[in-house]
Amino acid sequence: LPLEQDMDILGVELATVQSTDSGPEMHQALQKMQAAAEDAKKSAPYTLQGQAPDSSGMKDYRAGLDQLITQIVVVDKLAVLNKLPEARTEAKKLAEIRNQNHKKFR
Ligand code: HEM
Repeated sequence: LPLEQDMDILGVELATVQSTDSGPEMHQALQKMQAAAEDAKKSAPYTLQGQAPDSSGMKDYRAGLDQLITQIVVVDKLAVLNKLPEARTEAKKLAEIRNQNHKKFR
């Protein structure tokens, strides 16, 4: 998918993760987030257009998405255990990772 569509999915599903009272629903939203973040690694942001795929900028961009995926897995482990308060606390870091990377690449 185009990067904007992957980002839109991340936004919609993060809203579900933050608001749901259902462990299975949170898990499903996190799975969609993980797939969108993986797919986003195939794209290049406009701010890095023209840079080679192995440039330091592109490596940093993919590292940001890998950091997001690592945290998605952390939250998901709590969601499948139905530990929703703990999952919500860890989910705050997803928004922090978003903000840090938007400053760099958006
Ligand atoms: C939960 C995490 C994130 C959410 C909810 C999120 C959400 C969004 C949204 C809603 C947009 C606007 C899309 C549009 O124009 O329709 C956007 C744009 C963008 N995001 Fe994210 N984002 C997240 C994480 C990240 C990460 C980790 C990176 C980079 C490592 C990133 C890089 C970008 C870039 C580069 C754009 C501009 C689109 C472009 O250049 O083509 N985002 N994001």
